[in-house]
Amino acid sequence: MAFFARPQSTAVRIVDPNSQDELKAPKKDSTQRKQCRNIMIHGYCKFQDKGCIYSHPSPETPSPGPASPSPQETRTSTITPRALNAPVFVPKALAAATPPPPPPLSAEQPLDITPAGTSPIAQGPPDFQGYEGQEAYDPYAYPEGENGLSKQMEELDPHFYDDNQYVAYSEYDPNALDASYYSPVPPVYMRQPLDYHLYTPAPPAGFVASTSDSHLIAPIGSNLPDELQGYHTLVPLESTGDTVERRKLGNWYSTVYRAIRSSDGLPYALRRIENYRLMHQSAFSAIEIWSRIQHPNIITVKEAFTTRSFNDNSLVFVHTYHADAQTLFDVHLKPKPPTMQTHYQHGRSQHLQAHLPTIIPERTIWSYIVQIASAIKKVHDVGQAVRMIDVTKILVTGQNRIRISSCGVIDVLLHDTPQDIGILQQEDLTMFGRLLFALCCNNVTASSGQNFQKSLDFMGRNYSPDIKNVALFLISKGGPHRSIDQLLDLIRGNVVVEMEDALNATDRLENELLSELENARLVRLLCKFGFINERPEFAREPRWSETGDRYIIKLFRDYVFHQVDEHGNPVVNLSHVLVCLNKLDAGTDEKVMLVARDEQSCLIVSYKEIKRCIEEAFGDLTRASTKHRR
Ligand SMILES: Nc1ncnc2c1ncn2[C@@H]1O[C@H](COP(=O)(O)OP(=O)(O)OP(=O)(O)O)[C@@H](O)[C@H]1O
Repeated sequence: MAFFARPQSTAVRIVDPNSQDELKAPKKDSTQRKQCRNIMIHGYCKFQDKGCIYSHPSPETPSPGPASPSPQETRTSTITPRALNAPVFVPKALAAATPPPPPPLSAEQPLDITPAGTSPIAQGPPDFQGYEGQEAYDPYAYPEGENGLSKQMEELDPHFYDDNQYVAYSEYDPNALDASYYSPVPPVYMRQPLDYHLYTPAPPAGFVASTSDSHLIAPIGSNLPDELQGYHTLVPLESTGDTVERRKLGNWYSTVYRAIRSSDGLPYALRRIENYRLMHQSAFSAIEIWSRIQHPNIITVKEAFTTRSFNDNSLVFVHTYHADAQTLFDVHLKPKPPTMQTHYQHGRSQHLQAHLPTIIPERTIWSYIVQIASAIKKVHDVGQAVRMIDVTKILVTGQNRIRISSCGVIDVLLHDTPQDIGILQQEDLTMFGRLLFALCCNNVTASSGQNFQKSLDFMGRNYSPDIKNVALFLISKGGPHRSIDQLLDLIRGNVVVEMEDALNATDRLENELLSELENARLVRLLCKFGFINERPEFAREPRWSETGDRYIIKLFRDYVFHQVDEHGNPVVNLSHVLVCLNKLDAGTDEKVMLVARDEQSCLIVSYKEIKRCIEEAFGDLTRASTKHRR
């Protein structure tokens, strides 16, 4: 009980009953006179003719039963075993269909019931008169009734479990809740507990990146079409307007929008090429090839179409949307606005502080090289060329995760001027080299004539010779040996490092996910507690909450959440909660002592037993929640 201490514990007599004279006294001389407790509890004693030394009334003599316990019994244990034997809740309509209570606990898993402070673990078995000769106590071994149901079950007030009582509680309407959680087939649900896959919808066939920023608000007056070939809710992903300086893609202006596809409700990136008249439908053949190229460093091409919805002849390319993506230019090269610095040294003064460009760490550069090389390899292997390797067309979609965007666009735009694919692939490598210069030197024109030597010096000072060699290899004049495979040979040591890092990252993410799975389990358990504990419709019915399984669950809830320290202050200890809930979820054999709120009694039960109680009580509720549908 590391987390539990009652402030004024005088009311609780935590003593070994063996040491209590008044408890022992009757044992010495009254065993023959005392009524056998099995009679009081179960109505009969199966050891009556097998040596039980207590008195057994003749069949005509009515048993006093548990309703009139002696004052002494009330003090030491208000939770009588019979009270614990109260049946699990079974709604009337289900009573006939519900299987009888579960089989008795095995002898190794007894449910201990002990007066407060007399843990059998610490002090050996309690000395309860009337229990001698009895087998391991079994709280679920009800005397059988005529229909195979327990006698207590037959005694239940039929109105208490009236079917109609559920109608008023619309918040428990199973139709309004997650169907996977509230399976309409209770027996299956009972035997097959919740699986995580029920909660995580399968990803769509073609991977679509995060939809987390689904709250984009379309700018008012953007004058965009409401609907466009099955896409709606267009939002520009870049600044638009007359004052914005625009760059051309080839000879055309382009704008990227985020839009929702009506058929699947997912966001996509739409690149619109303005004022482009498509001459031949065959230009779209490249899109078919590109849509089959799936690679982690290439933004997938979905489709392309022409439209007049923008009041011009526009060509639109649809790509996978990556939330919060930024171009390499925006991340590394774009001059940052100066920030206001405050100096207090000579009075209070303020001045602007320019942001100096930061040098990209060598490890990041290598990661970029390996990722881009891998993408190029994929494209070249299928006989295509990327044709656009540029700091403004490579997106950073995660930590150091880059993807080449705009694939297929140039193929369509320049469809009428066919070029040798070998030359185009060589150009890919040259563009890759220029990109490397730009990233290392923080300058998009770093590889151009007048900057070239300065850039080489800069790279020599700030990076290892290997990076410089790779950059020089890429921008060198093409020859028969200059290919993506040769580049990969050149950088294979870094490819291995990149792969190790990627695997480590995967392991880390998996670990993170595992802890999220733990959280999911705990949330599910907490929800079950919420469903079971203190249900308002049973507020005036003590049998629901004050006896049997629900009572154990309620006391366990107190044990987990409502403990107080020695000063009576609430103990808010998340670790304790997590430890308890995890043990409960695992259903361990470890036992806990649950103390009644009046502190007059306690129960010692295993987590396994508590878990079973919760599952059964929750199962009763789920069965009850679906009975009107059947
Ligand atoms: N597939 C995509 N998913 C998410 N955002 C994207 C996607 N493609 C482009 N974007 C975003 O759209 C914006 C505009 O893209 P674009 O390729 O036009 O870059 P840019 O920097 O404007 O280049 P340019 O000036 O040459 O047009 C960028 O901020 C980019 O992050």
